Amino acid sequence: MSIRINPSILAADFVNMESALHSISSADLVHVDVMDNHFVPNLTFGPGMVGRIQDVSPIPLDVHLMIENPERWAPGYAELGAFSVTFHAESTSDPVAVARRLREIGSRAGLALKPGTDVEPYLELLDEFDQILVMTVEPGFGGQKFMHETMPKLRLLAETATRTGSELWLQVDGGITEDTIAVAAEAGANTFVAGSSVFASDNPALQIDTLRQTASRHAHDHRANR
Ligand SMILES: O=C(CO)[C@@H](O)[C@H](O)COP(=O)(O)O
Repeated sequence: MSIRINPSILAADFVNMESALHSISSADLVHVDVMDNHFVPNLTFGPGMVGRIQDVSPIPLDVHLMIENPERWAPGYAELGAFSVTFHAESTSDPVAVARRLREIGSRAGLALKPGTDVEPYLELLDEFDQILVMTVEPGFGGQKFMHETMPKLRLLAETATRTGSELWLQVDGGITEDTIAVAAEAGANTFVAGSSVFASDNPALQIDTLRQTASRHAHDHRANR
């Protein structure tokens, strides 16, 4: 089974973004949090900054849109060349249309679920997405505590993906540390977003390696197709 570690640059020094990006070049993807101060009570940056990150990053971009109206804005991030663009289920009435547009442009399409959002309505639609992001904190801020109560949702997704032979990536985001990555890997996650635990470390590359090894030890072999 492939394990992916995606550091979140929300925890990086925004003024030294290029060197922060180079410090995580051994990761799989760089997780880029776009917040609009409407969908979440915090503000980061928009397409201009993400375009510059795309220009200088040694690894591809995993864009996470915590914004309203993804119909309007999400395609632009795919057009910038993002490897994956994830938008929130709670922010649109037609997630399938947004995902189809992203795939048409050439990005992987991701659907994110807040901790309180049920996954059941989306289980029939999993083929429309390349990844599902199970938020393990309330979206908006880094440095929060991992919510263990989100694990049943992840387990249900992992069981469904295994049963249907789906190649869906299952991503978790929020409070991922050496301890919680083991819990999420055991529940079926294969893609891990980590902000503070990577960027607060003196040696981000070593921390990425430690997280990867810990997740690999706890991942389930029967999910080898993902
Ligand atoms: O999307 C978000 C927060 O909304 C995350 O990507 C955080 O940036 C994760 O940070 P840590 O919890 O790992 O510090």
